[in-house]
Amino acid sequence: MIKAKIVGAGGYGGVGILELLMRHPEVEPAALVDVVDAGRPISDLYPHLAGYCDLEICTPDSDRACETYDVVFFSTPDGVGMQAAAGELERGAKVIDYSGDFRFGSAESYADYANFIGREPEHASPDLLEEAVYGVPEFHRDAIAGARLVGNPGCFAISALLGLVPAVGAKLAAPGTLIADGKTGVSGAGKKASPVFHYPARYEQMNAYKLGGHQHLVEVEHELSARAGRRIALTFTTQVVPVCRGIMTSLYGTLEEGVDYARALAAYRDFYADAPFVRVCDRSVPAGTHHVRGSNRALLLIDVDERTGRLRVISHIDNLMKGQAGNALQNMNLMFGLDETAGLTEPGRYP
Ligand SMILES: NC(=O)C1=CN([C@@H]2O[C@H](COP(=O)(O)OP(=O)(O)OC[C@H]3O[C@@H](n4cnc5c(N)ncnc54)[C@H](OP(=O)(O)O)[C@@H]3O)[C@@H](O)[C@H]2O)C=CC1
Ligand SMILES: CC(=O)N[C@@H](CCC(=O)OP(=O)(O)O)C(=O)O
Repeated sequence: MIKAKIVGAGGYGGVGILELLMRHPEVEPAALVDVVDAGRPISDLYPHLAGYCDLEICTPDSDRACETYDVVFFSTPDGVGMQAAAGELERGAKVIDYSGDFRFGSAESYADYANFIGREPEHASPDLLEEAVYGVPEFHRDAIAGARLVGNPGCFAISALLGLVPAVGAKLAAPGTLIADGKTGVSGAGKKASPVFHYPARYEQMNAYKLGGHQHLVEVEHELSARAGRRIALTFTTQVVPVCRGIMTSLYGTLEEGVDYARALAAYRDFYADAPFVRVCDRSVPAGTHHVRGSNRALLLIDVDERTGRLRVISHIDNLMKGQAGNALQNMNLMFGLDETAGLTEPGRYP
């Protein structure tokens, strides 16, 4: 059995990967690490786990946390994984970090990201940046399979990239015209309440935020530019809406000469022919975020607005699954040579 440690186990991404690993045929969730809730069974925090998993949470420096594990998930804020990943790798573990710490493959591009979001531009483990692989399996499957260290993507970022990369790669839309309009559920902010993320503030409220620059914009532009071999910039609007789980990102770009609906749809189907978690739908499918809730699937609705000559792609994911823990497990499966879909085959819950 693969022994797994989850750091940040008491948060949404931590409990998300725990729920998935409990159903995984080849993995044992062996250590749960967190700060404030150390000493309590995980089922105290999340009573739906009582009787299924009552493991006690331990502190990061406890004996249990310092044992050797085969895989370590860092479901922690920026800055935690970059301090601790080297030690885990030295002990022989493979590491998957959910934060922005390892999404950029060089000290220079990390510094661009850090400057953009107002963080210290120096990375705590710059030597690891070159070997870290950006964890979008649909684009980097082989590199992930050979990696010791993966930077799991941001939730908005993966939802936008799954829709935009084929548009640019197959020359469907002009790169200088791209727009991403993303709406997220409230769980995207994690478990901590704050004045703008408690019930009265969120009830029947929709608002745009971080218009000055969302952290995932850097990630999206970085990946698109690397693939195109030239700088690609886009307009990116992030909004939060009163649902719990889900991201819906509407993507637009001006059609390249000669591209019509049939060609666009065929190009997406072709691009994702071997991607088990991306479902390409024609524009008549009545898709929404309910159809991906609790599943690792991304559902892409492909459309062309013939009147204005624009490509329109609507990307739906569950922010806590394909946007976070589900995608992390997909990466883990690849890193250990397992079936990419192991532990991820459930269709989710409807409605
Ligand atoms: N929520 C989402 O939709 C997505 C989140 N992410 C990223 O995933 C990561 C986790 O997010 P999320 O689950 O939402 O956040 P949460 O706030 O729900 O959970 C984060 C957890 O990390 C713990 N933690 C903080 N610092 C440390 C530390 N030094 N050592 C051990 N544990 C620590 C916190 O513990 P304590 O309570 O004790 O402080 C908390 O339990 C973040 O990097 C986030 O940006 C990525 C994609 C989507
Ligand atoms: C609703 C909400 O606040 N969502 C978060 C989700 C992004 C996230 O978790 O980002 P990193 O993984 O890059 O830290 C946000 O927009 O910042």
